[in-house]
Amino acid sequence: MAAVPIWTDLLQTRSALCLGLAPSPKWLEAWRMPDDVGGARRMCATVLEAAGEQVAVYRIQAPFFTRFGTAGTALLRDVVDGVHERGSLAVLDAKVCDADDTMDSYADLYLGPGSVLRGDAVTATPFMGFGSLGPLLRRAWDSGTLVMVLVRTSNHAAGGVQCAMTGSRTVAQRTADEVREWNDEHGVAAAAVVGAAPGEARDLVARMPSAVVELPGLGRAGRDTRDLVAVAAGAPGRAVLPVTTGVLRHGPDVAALEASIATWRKEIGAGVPAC
Ligand SMILES: O=c1ccn([C@@H]2O[C@H](COP(=O)(O)O)[C@@H](O)[C@H]2O)c(=O)[nH]1
Repeated sequence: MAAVPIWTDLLQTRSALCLGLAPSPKWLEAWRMPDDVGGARRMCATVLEAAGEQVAVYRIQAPFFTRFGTAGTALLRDVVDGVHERGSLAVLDAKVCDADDTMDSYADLYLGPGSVLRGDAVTATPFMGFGSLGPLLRRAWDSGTLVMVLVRTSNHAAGGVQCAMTGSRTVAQRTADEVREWNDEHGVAAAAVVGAAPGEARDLVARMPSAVVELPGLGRAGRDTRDLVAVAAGAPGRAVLPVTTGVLRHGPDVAALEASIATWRKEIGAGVPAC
């Protein structure tokens, strides 16, 4: 079973770089823009202008938009449209978690051309059990979109849960195996977030041979770009490398942002070739 072609095509032609759109209070203040919908709109327009058609995927931090209520939700939809106008894909980072028909409602909001926000992927946490993701995964399959399952996350508190043993596997390994099983049995709709040290990340990525894998950490203190690129090389044509801080700190100057995006693309190697 191969990774989803539209993702592979874009990741190969534009590079694995995934740009974070995060109009948080912190970033709006740093950019000297008001912490309101107008400021968030200007910040996103500036990033999209700088990126042009260089970027394959955007990771859009949904809560930084929805915190503004209905106007923020409308802005989020406009930003997804702007991403699509540049031929790019939009991951809505909302980290949803629930079961049964509540998951269908998340799909109505986030996933695919018929949804409110028209995302190409949504992040989801499997904490209610992998099976609880079933309705969302089925809707992703039906709409040609992806559910990015949090297999392993990079935040400090994560290890206590995700590295706990369940039989002979860690919870993260078991979740990775469940991602593979779902894709093998139903078709590729499960993707994964893998925020781990290189050795663990390599193992988890290898357990999910058909999944698009988001590998966070680029541009963070203490993370070596070469390590991330090496892990991405184990997932040719399906690795996504998000960067937020590493680009936004150059804003709001468009030329500086553009230069930063170009530098990151060069550093990660423009596109990891598929088999
Ligand atoms: O394992 C994960 C998964 C997602 N995140 C998110 O990333 C941003 C920070 O992005 P940078 O590119 O590192 O600046 C953070 O707000 C999370 O929402 C993560 O940190 N770890």
